[in-house]
Amino acid sequence: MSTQPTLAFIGAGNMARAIMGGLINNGYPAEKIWATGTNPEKLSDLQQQGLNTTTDNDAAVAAADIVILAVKPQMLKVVAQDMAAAVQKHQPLIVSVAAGILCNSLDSWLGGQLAIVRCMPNTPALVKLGASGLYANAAVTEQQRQQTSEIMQATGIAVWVETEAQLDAVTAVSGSGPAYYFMVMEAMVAAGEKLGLSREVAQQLTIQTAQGAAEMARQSDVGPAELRRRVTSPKGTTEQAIKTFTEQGLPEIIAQGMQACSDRSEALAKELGK
Ligand SMILES: NC(=O)C1=CN([C@@H]2O[C@H](COP(=O)(O)OP(=O)(O)OC[C@H]3O[C@@H](n4cnc5c(N)ncnc54)[C@H](O)[C@@H]3O)[C@@H](O)[C@H]2O)C=CC1
Ligand SMILES: O=C(O)[C@@H]1CCC=N1
Repeated sequence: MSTQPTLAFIGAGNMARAIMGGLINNGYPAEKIWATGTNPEKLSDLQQQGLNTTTDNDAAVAAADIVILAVKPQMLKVVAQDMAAAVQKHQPLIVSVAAGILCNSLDSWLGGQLAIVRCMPNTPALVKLGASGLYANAAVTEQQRQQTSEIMQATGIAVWVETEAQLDAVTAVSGSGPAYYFMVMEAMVAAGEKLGLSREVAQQLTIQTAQGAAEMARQSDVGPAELRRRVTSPKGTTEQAIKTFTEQGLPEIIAQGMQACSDRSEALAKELGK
């Protein structure tokens, strides 16, 4: 990374910890990271790793070039309004990972006229396999875009979207996406057990198969549909599984789930954005 700005994570929960862990694993200096929370005991492991920790969000804002808002969307208004004076004084770049909450709402809660990037990351950031969608408001400079890209790319891939509404779709694909794959894994392990394997063996095989399929899809010059075809021998075993999945409407079920996810992202903005 060309420059290493000081980062302040407001809220050190699951998502912030995945990003911080990914950054640290990638060599980001721990002393350039601040993490805040309401309970000092829950921050002690981070402090032991050399990060700066505090329960005072304003103190973290004062130290930071980039403030990453990582509290629940339902908490964001109160947390933002509480730190507005410190943000206006120090003018850091604001990066929000909160689902749904629009730049305009956040800007007004934080006192206005701020450079804000909305980021929709995902938890595989922890193992450098994260996928983040990014959207910048008009006040964000080219240099700030570059800085944000570099930070999120240290945890995986990062892509910019052109409209804020597209972040609802990013949430449906990659933000929430790990949960879909975990659910498929859960179901495969359970079905493997039912078919006579031990839980341990079913889990080992399921996880390795998920990783193998993902890695093949990544390295291949053909798409997932062709890769699937190559596993599916005519009159063979896979064909029967695929036929059953198709007859039972698996593609439609996935599309419906993702539509519901995107709708919820849009609804959060209306519910919590005022
Ligand atoms: N978990 C995920 O996979 C993803 C989460 N997100 C977004 O990340 C944000 C955080 O989600 P999670 O990490 O899952 O939630 P979480 O509940 O694990 O983390 C939120 C943290 O904020 C802390 N907090 C609450 N009030 C605070 C305050 N006043 N000052 C400082 N910290 C405070 C809580 O103690 C908690 O540790 C949400 O807005 C969510 O939409 C985005 C993408 C993926
Ligand atoms: O479930 C949620 O609301 C968050 C946002 C994307 C993934 N987790």
